[in-house]
Amino acid sequence: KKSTSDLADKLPGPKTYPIFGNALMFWCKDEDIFQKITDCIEKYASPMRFWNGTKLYIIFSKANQVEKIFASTAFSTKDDIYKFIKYYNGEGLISGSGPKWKKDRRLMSPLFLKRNILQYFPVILKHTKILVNILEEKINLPTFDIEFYICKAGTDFVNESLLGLKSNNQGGKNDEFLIQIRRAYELIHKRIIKPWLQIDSLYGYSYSYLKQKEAQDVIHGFFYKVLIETKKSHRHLGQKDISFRTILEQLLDIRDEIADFATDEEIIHHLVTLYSASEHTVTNTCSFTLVLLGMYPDYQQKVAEEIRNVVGFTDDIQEQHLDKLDYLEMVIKEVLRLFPIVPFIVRQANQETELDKLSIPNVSSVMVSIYNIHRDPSQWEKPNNFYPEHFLPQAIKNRHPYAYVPFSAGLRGCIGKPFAYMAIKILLVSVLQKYIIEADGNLQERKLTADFSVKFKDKIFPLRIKNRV
Ligand code: HEM
Repeated sequence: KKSTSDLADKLPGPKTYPIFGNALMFWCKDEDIFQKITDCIEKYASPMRFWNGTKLYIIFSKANQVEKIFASTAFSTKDDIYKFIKYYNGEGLISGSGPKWKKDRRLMSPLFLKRNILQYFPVILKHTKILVNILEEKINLPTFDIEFYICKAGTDFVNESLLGLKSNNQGGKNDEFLIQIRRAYELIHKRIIKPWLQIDSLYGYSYSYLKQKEAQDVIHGFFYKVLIETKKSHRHLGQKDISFRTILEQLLDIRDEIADFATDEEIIHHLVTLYSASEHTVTNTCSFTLVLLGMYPDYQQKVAEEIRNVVGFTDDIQEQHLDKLDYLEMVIKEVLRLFPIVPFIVRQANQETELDKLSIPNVSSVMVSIYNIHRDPSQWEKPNNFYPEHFLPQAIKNRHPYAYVPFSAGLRGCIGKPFAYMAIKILLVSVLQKYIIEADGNLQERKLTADFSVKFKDKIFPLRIKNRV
């Protein structure tokens, strides 16, 4: 399309080759791709252009340029690239767009308000306490990968809050489902970054395609079974006084009221979406936070002092403590600044639109690099350091409102933020009440990668624990 390439010609970017565009940059080990992209974005002025094969991305990495992308309906359509997520998530809230997304988002948002998700507090606490007990066997031993343990606790509390399922992954019953959901993330990521895997007619003959089918069958089969069981026991409207209602039961409640809300298949797509959006995000954030607190004991000491004052070291954390853990919240925010679980988001312009004095043609792909915005030296005092003081009230006031967007923002912003903060705080407080964390090295030594979400390059979160009290 002429207007698209005219626009590209006006923008800075790396040298372009026929057919491949700039995608030859990805001709390297998969784990190096993330670093290459983020370095490239840092090198060129924002907005820049990037041709992934014949597909053009206009990439923004400055806070003052992105407001319209978050706030305007012209950019509320997810890019085509999300179609690889749709094999699993269908038209669920993350990958869906258009009138169905709009309606579903309106109907489902109340489910994730703080007053509704507080009912899951005891469920999260229960599984976190199991985690804390299991970790006892690691006291004073060499380093181990904390993510392995947190992931099991996370999947158990997500299964119970979302589905009412008592999965007991922490008890060792690690099932095929967990393996397949991880595989699904990897397969989606591979297709997104490799243009040659995006050609359906070729992909259909590949080994990855077989693996994708297998993952799809296991994942959908898992949720289908739970849905059938829940439908049998689902108590219909008029029983709103029931004190505990899973998200799935509440989705069925919506369907009781609004018949065309979702078919069984669409409910399954919502569940896959909510499951993957909540489980690995909370697990990653908690794992990063514990490793960083292990690397930087002075900050850990401050967090521990706050926990001692607000909750104490022996009593369980309670609902009323959640809003009083100011310093812990600064630490979590700083972790999500350095390691935004979702480093890039991509939208498709659904009409020709003016953006930062550029005329963006209809159907262009516009990408926001949350990762680069979060490390912009003009906005952050110590962009590449772990420095929770970035979130002191005075520092926040001096920054652009879009300098910090780990949950995206605006129309397509995350609806799970209150659930995420609640779960992360319960887990971190419970672990830190009982254990002192130690981790080797420093932030600069640990390179990053992204496979669907940001990770340390070696994909492990090693630390040691000692008794705190
Ligand atoms: C630290 C934790 C989390 C982070 C950093 C995070 C981040 C994000 C980001 C960046 C997006 C936008 C994605 C995009 O535009 O492609 C998003 C969307 C979304 N998140 Fe989260 N999220 C977190 C936890 C959760 C949880 C716990 C839930 C559910 C309980 C959740 C549910 C969703 C949903 C449904 C959307 C799609 C919203 C829409 O487009 O209408 N997230 N999240």
